[in-house]
Amino acid sequence: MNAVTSVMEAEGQWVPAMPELAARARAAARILARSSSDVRNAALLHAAAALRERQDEILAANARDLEVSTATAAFRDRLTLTPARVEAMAVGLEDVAKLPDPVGRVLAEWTRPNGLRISRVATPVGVIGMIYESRPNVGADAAGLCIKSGNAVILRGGSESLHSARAIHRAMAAGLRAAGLPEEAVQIAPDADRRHVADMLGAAGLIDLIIPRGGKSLVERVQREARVPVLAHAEGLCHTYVHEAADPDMARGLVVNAKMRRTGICGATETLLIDVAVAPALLPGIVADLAAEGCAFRADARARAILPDLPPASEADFGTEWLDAILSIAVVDGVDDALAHIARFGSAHTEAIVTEDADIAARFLNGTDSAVVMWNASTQFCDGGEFGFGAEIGIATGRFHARGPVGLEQLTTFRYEVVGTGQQRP
Ligand SMILES: NC(=O)C1=CN([C@@H]2O[C@H](COP(=O)(O)OP(=O)(O)OC[C@H]3O[C@@H](n4cnc5c(N)ncnc54)[C@H](OP(=O)(O)O)[C@@H]3O)[C@@H](O)[C@H]2O)C=CC1
Ligand SMILES: N[C@@H](CCC(=O)OP(=O)(O)O)C(=O)O
Repeated sequence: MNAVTSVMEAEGQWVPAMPELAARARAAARILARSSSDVRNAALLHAAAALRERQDEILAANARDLEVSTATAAFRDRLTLTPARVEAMAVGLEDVAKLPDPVGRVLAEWTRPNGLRISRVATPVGVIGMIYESRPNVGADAAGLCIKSGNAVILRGGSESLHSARAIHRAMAAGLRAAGLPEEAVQIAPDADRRHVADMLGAAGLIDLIIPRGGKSLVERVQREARVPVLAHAEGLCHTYVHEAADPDMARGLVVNAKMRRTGICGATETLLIDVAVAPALLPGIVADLAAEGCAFRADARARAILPDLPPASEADFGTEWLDAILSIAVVDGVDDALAHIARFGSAHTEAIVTEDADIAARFLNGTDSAVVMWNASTQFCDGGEFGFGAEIGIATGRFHARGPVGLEQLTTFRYEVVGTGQQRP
């Protein structure tokens, strides 16, 4: 048990075990799945109001987390809540409420020669187990998306955000209650003990889908232990490739934005690939712009031949997700070389090409096996909100059943509805 594990007991609250918690979530999920769109939207609007009403409580809880947090400045930034960030969470819930109901959508329908009418209809997944980092707003976003899509959710945020996560959870539960829905539809792991992660991974039959959102250690454990289907949201080792036919000004602007807009998010570019034909002309300007914003570099030999002051990159650097103001740089021999580098070092998250050549762009888009590929756009656009999803659970980096930003539609599965007129199979 770590220092925060016993907080809930210390606060005099009973700590249910994960199987019991999941069983309650399952019962709540059944009610949620049958509830109307209006009722689920009402829960979101009530939860938004509760977040605003409880702003002081949430900020005080966050201050407790920050008091004991020993993490880096970037980590603390993600952990920190402000009045503006609480307001953004509330607005996020209201935005999700405005979106069309993903449940009950007819995804396809057809009639068989024997007259059977078959339709594929979107349904909630059931109970979702969400393991995420110490970024408290993720709890509100994930809970909001799950409520709207008719799913119950068990939240397990990072240990350093425990108090914040609980305060946000209380607001979400208040929203559900006010709408007449069971508050057990949104649950939170009882404490920060990692045994609850193990319990969630083994909860076959109780939890329908695990969404791990985090780094290598989490993903490795999930891959080892999960007995429940997984929708992995793993690291983002994203690349921006400047092709020889890139517009120079666009390339400069995009690389700086892709690296520096927010260095700590998974959609930030970690490696710049630049064509040998334009590197001597473009690299000095790009590096100067980035350095002016405080970026450091790890460059391969060919980049250092152009800019000898750049620190050398090791092989391991190209496999490192910096999540910081550091950029790896490699000079490449055209699009196929860039694709080979990405295939070797990438994490199947997001890659971008900057070029005015449509054929090369098509070759890059088709040749990259990542969840999101972009042409003349910043990798920082890999985000549910930016995709028009209202909010996001995160960026799915696996192959099934969703890839890229995960919003409402990706939180549904489907069933087939078959309507006959008494047909019997011969
Ligand atoms: N694809 C996406 O949507 C996103 C990906 N990320 C990625 O996440 C990483 C950064 O996040 P970071 O804060 O480091 O997240 P971590 O991976 O350290 O933590 C995320 C969650 O996983 C838990 N966890 C981590 N390791 C284990 C383990 N071995 N067993 C059980 N639980 C574990 C943490 O709990 P505890 O607090 O106990 O450590 C926390 O709840 C980056 O790689 C980033 O790209 C981040 C956001 C979105
Ligand atoms: N997709 C989101 C960020 C996702 C992400 O990486 O989150 P985090 O690592 O918690 O900052 C965005 O673009 O703002």
